[in-house]
Amino acid sequence: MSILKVKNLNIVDIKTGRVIVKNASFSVQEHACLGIVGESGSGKSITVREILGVNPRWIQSAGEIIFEGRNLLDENEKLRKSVRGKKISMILQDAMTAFNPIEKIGLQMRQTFMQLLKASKKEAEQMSLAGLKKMNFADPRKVYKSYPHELSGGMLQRCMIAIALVLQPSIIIADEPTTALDSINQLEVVKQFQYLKELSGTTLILISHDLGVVQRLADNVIVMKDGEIVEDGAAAAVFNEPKHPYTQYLVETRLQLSNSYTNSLQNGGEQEHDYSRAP
Ligand SMILES: Nc1ncnc2c1ncn2[C@@H]1O[C@H](COP(=O)(O)OP(=O)(O)OP(=O)(O)O)[C@@H](O)[C@H]1O
Repeated sequence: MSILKVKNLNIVDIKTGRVIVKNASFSVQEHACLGIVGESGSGKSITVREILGVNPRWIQSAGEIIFEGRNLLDENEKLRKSVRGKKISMILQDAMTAFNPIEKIGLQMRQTFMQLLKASKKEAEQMSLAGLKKMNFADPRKVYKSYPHELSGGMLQRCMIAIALVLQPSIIIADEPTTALDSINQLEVVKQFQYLKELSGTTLILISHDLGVVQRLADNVIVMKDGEIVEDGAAAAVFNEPKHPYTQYLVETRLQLSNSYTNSLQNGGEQEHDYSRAP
């Protein structure tokens, strides 16, 4: 069953008149992961930002984004704000900028749960610690009491996934969640996403230039090029029998590269990962 439907979405920069996304249509299946791949600048991020309603004012769109029976594009900011975070959450590429550098992680997690879930301070603390524990931190309380700069990029990314795990939104959008990480942390974050999918049956929209990551997580895939969806289908079909020449090119060049790299890491590097690095 589809949980979100995008129909004939056109996104225009009204300052320049440029059409950035052209007639994009796709649907997101409940409890599944939709991977969005494509070259840089093809319109992946701007599309998911339009779903959340966080593009700047000069970015205008036409078409439909149907969620819970409503076309979000017709709704006012109040309604869209009530969807953001609680029903559709976004995990960003750079976890460091997502957290306030001068506040401890625990305080920021707590505030999120107090605001979005109307939890008490005590409840919010328990939720935070439970979320961190599920993200495989050796010492969740120590992470809770840390400032962002005291944690690695991978750990911060796992804190963001922990927040999503607690909020249990209907959809989590992850925009290049592994790009800023080193390879060991990338593998760890992918594993946490797998866990999130299996544990809570979350619906995931995953943007990644790393086809290996998409292959591991996605059930369905759309391929974007120059603002258009050039291919759309089950992940196995898209990766094994790519139809569009651009997808064939992506699979030939990027997937093999990504997989041989990941395999070499899994065979050699994974045991080097030391959880005692958790503060
Ligand atoms: N706020 C904005 N104002 C004007 N143009 C924008 C804005 N954000 C993105 N664009 C333009 O829209 C196009 C698509 O950008 P988008 O960020 O969606 O690409 P992408 O496919 O996510 O690429 P990447 O993999 O590099 O993140 C680009 O040409 C970009 O310059």
